[in-house]
Amino acid sequence: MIEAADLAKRFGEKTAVDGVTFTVQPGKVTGFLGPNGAGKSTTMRMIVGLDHPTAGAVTVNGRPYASHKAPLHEVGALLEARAVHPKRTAYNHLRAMAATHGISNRRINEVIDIAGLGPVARRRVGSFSMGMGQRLGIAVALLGDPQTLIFDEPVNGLDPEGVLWVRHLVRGLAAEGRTVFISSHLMSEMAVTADHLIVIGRGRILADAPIQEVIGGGRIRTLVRTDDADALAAALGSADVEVRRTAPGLLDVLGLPPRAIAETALARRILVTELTPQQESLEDAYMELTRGEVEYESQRPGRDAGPARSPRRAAANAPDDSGETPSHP
Ligand SMILES: Nc1ncnc2c1ncn2[C@@H]1O[C@H](COP(=O)(O)OP(=O)(O)OP(=O)(O)O)[C@@H](O)[C@H]1O
Repeated sequence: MIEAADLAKRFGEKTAVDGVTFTVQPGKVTGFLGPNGAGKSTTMRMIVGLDHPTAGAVTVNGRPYASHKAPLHEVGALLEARAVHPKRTAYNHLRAMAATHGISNRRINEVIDIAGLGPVARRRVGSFSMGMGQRLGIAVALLGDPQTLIFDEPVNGLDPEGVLWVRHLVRGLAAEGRTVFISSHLMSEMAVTADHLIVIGRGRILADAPIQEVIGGGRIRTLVRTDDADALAAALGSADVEVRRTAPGLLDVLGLPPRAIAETALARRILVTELTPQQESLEDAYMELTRGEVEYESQRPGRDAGPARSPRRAAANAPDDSGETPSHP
């Protein structure tokens, strides 16, 4: 289990992580999402003691990383910047890591097999492709058979077979009761890998919820095409129902099933020409959650520019970014 309490990190003027509190539970894959520069890597680095918090604290399996006597047996981490001697072979790199914890050659060979590194284990790491480097990083993380695993962008550079392998691997580790904390920018992959999501923007938590809650917000969504959008929007809108005008004659209704919308329209003799239940994707939900939280923003085609506040946003943690201008270091 990973527990962060008011965890913060500043680099000079820059606040990378702004007092986050969260728990990563065992037996689940917890996805860690957020735009570039949101603070994911810094948070993960603090968990394994590579960065020191400016304030707050974080523990792994009940203790700060540094106070574990045999950290490789407690937490395995794949982080973006790996220090691997390029002239070492993959096998020797693993052996050097294993030696610090008295880990057997048998275990080294096991993780080489798990990571699919058999054919290249005697090659120098300097000649590795990015994907092979990722596989080696994952092998290192698994070496001590730890209870907690942290993977920062593990599918970066992996081919489709490798992406699938990571998916099955992390699902398997969680099924064994381990704590798995994994960051990725690949929403489609996260959607099929994670059970729970923590979304971070500008160093603050935007959502911390089961993935189905983040995607669906527990609310049904229906697309409605009608000849009288104004009248229907007025009739449908309430405290529990959100109605958005997405285009002329088109309504996006959150919180009502198609039948209830049809009944309301019928009662008011409003012609409805289309009623389509919508399946929101993780990408849609993520874009909505992080709108306004993106530090390095490109134009988003087909999306209206107005500020949005998602009902799923973790209200207590939601930043008040009004008047805040994006900073570019
Ligand atoms: N060593 C450092 N010195 C100064 N600023 C830093 C340092 N490390 C990170 N930052 C800044 O802190 C912020 C958070 O960075 P971090 O790498 O944690 O984000 P991230 O969510 O992992 O981003 P990405 O998705 O691009 O990897 C960024 O603005 C980054 O420029």
